[in-house]
Order: sequence, then C-alpha cells, then structure tokens
Amino acid sequence: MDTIYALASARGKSGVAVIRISGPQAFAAGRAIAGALPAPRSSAVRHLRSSTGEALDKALVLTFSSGASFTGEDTVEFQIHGSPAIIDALMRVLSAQGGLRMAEPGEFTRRALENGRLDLTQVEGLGDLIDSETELQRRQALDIMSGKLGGKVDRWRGDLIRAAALLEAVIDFADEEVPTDVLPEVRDLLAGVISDFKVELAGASSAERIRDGFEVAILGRPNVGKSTLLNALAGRDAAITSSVAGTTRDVIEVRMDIGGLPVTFLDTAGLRDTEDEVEAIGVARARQRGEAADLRVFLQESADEQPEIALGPEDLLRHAKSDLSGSRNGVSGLTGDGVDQLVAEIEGILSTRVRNASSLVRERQRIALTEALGLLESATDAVSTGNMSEEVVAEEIRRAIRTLERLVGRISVDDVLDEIFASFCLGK
Ligand SMILES: Nc1nc2c(c(=O)[nH]1)N(C=O)[C@@H](CNc1ccc(C(=O)N[C@@H](CCC(=O)O)C(=O)O)cc1)CN2
Ligand SMILES: Nc1nc2c(ncn2[C@@H]2O[C@H](COP(=O)(O)OP(=O)(O)OP(=O)(O)O)[C@@H](O)[C@H]2O)c(=O)[nH]1
Ligand SMILES: [Mg+2]
Repeated sequence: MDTIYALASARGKSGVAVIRISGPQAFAAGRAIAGALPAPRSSAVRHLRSSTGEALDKALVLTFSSGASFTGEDTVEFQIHGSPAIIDALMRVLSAQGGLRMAEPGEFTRRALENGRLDLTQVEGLGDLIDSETELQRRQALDIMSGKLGGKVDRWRGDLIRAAALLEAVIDFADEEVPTDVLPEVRDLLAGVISDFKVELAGASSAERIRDGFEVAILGRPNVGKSTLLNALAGRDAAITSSVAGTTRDVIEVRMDIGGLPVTFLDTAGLRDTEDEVEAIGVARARQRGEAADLRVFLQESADEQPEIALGPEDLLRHAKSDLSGSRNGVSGLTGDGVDQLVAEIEGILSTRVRNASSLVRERQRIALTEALGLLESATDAVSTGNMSEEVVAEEIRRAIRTLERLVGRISVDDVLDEIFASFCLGK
C-alpha cells in the first residue's frame, strides 16, 4: 500500500495550512521531517526540516495510529503556517521521500471506505458536507455522513436476511415436518421493510432538492423590471438593466441562500414576439428555463395582463414597479418595496416542499430502493397467494438484499466509486 500525502486545506495564503500523510510509511516520513513524533492523538510543536537540515517552519505535528484515524491507516499531520512558500517547500521535501506519493482527489476518503471506517453512503455524505453551502444542506449531509442512511440500510438488511433464512429453513426441511408456519413472520418482516421504503421514497425528491437546490425564474414582458428585481435580490449588479426593452438576452443566474435552502434565481429575457434574431433566441430560452424552473415569479405590467407563460398554482404574480403604481400586490426592484415579502413567500413555498425530506439524497440511492421495493412487493404477492415456491421467493429477497448491499458499498461497486470520487477535492 502506497503512503500518500496532500494539502488538506485550501490553496493560497491562510493562517494555518494542514498537510496530511497516510499509509504504512507515514510515521517514518514524519520522523524524517519533524524528529520525534508525539504519541498518537496528541500534538507537539516541532521544527520541520529538509533532508539537509534546513528549517522549513515551526509547526504543530499530530499523529494517529491505524486503529484510530480517519483513513484507518497511520497518519501524520503537519499544521503549518499557511504560506504558499512553506506549503511548496514541505510538499517538495515529501515528494523526495522514498515510498511517498501525492494523493489523488478523494483518496484519503477512499481508504477510509476500503478500511471499513465509512460506508458508501457516508462517503457520499462527506462529499456533500464539503460541498454544502446552506444550513439545510449542511444538516442533511452531516446526518448522512454520520450514518443515518447506512444505519437504516443495515436494519432493513437484517430483517430481510431473517425473512430469507426462514424461507430457506422450510426448503431445507422440506421432507420433514416443519412444525411452525414461518409465513406470517416472513410477511410481517417484508411489510415492515416495504412500509419504510415507501416513506423513504416519498421523501426522496425533497431530499434531492435540498442537495441540488431550487430554481426560481423571474419572467415578464420586456422592461417590467426583472433584472432590477434580480439585482435587488442579489444585493449587487448581477444583470444589466436599462430603459431599452429587450436588454436581457442570456439567462442570468444568481445563487442565494433562502432560509437555509439553496435557490438559484434566473433573470430572463422579456417575453414578446420579436424580429430581432438574437432577442428571439433569448425569449425562447426564457420560456424553456421558465417552464423547467421549480417556481416562477411573473412581473405584470398591469393588473389585467394575461401572463404569456403557463403559471402553476403556487407561482407568484406581482405588479411591477409598485413605486409608480402604488399597487399593494406589487414589487419594486428600484425602491426595494415588496422585495422582503416576496422572499418570505418564496421561502414559505419552498420550505413546505422539503418538509418530508428523507435520507435518500441522491438519484443512485433512490433507484436502488425503488428496485429493492419492486422485488419485495413481488415476494410479498407470492407469499400471500402461495403461487410461487419458497425457493423463488427467497431468491427475490436475496436480490433485494444485494441491492441494499450495493447501496452501502458492502459488495463491489467499482462503477459507482469512480463517479463518486470524481467530484472530491484533492486532500480529502
Ligand atoms: N486536523 C484534522 N481535523 C479534521 C480531520 C482530520 O483528518 N484532521 N477530519 C478528517 O476528515 C475531520 C474529522 N474526522 C475524523 C474522523 C474519524 C477519525 C478517527 O480517528 N476515527 C477512528 C476513531 C474514532 C474514535 O476515536 O471515536 C475510527 O473511525 O476508527 C478522526 C477524524 C474533520 N477535522
Ligand atoms: N420606477 C421603477 N422603475 C423601474 C423598476 N424596475 C425597473 N425599473 C426601470 O425600468 C427599466 C427596465 O428595467 P429592467 O430591470 O432592465 O427591466 P427588464 O424587465 O429586465 O427588461 P428586459 O431585460 O428588457 O426584459 C429601467 O430603466 C429600470 O430602471 C421599478 O421597480 N420602479
Ligand atoms: Mg432584463
């Protein structure tokens, strides 16, 4: 097993930077640079030196032994002054050490997975935790990283293993008298797991929305003040505004945190028929992105205007430029009138949509549970109608168990690993 190292903190200047070394040679490499190492899980101040004895930095050194470390391997950390020059110098010294190489993105976490420290869902949770930008994303990712989904999967797996074993006992003792009827217990076990799966699946799209965020499109005729409203929401000049109708062409995206939810606002081209070729492309994009968005805010020029895009029941209609019209159901990006109420209403609508969020935060997880549910429903049918042999039913349950094992990475999942680790940072 190679010993790997990487900068674990962000590149650039910082108060303190962390360089981690993990693997069988970690302690030897640490000693070569820092001298005597502190006991595992304690720290010591040391002068770090190159092989020629030149001082690199005065740093904090930490060690973890393989029994109790993040990766499950011997680990040494240097917490150094966060200067790019020190980082470069230390990385050079490490690369010159025999048997060490730079880690690939996500490789520390991959080792934690291989050493059974984390299951696959926890790895996904950790990736999401590092990517989290809002409070709800942080909480959701921390739950998953702490084993919320993995723990449930283990319990379901246990119940299904028992159900399959009960059926297999019937098969094995087919020519003897099997005194008790196992079918009621099998049915109960399946029903319990099926009902849990349904709750999880019902809350999957909400959980996925917390992870991926919502899109809210601002739509309306040209010149009604869409871009001005976007800028008011963003608190900066994200989009060009002007008194010329047809100013915005491309969709302008601004990412925001609304009550802990990640929301991307879309400013769009004003909707109208136009001879201008470029503007027409913009209008087509506005319609397409507007229809695909999770929620639409339609700015009306006048109260009797019919929106030229289909609005859903929760979509928001607002009179534009309320500072001029004095409308009560209005908004003004220019004066800020009605903007806070609009944001509050959007927050209310979107937070109801995530209220039933479950632990299935990724499509991969939802697909696995859907597949397992199908198998268990067909097994339940067979048990109830009795028109299938115990062997076949047990095999269906075993297939559902294997699907759960893929979900947590208990059986080989090389195909999903590359995809999951592709989005990890270097040093994680
Ligand atoms: N300096 C530093 N801070 C850090 C990390 C790190 O690697 N270094 N982490 C890295 O991501 C996170 C902490 N994660 C960790 C996760 C598990 C173990 C660990 O030693 N686990 C053992 C023992 C558990 C125990 O003692 O309770 C294990 O799982 O067997 C350590 C750190 C965040 N902060
Ligand atoms: N009085 C007033 N003027 C506004 C308001 N919002 C925008 N305007 C003005 O109206 C003009 C058009 O504003 P924009 O925000 O560019 O309008 P738009 O809807 O993005 O226009 P297009 O991109 O062309 O579709 C600019 O001169 C703005 O200063 C408002 O709430 N009140
Ligand atoms: Mg505009």
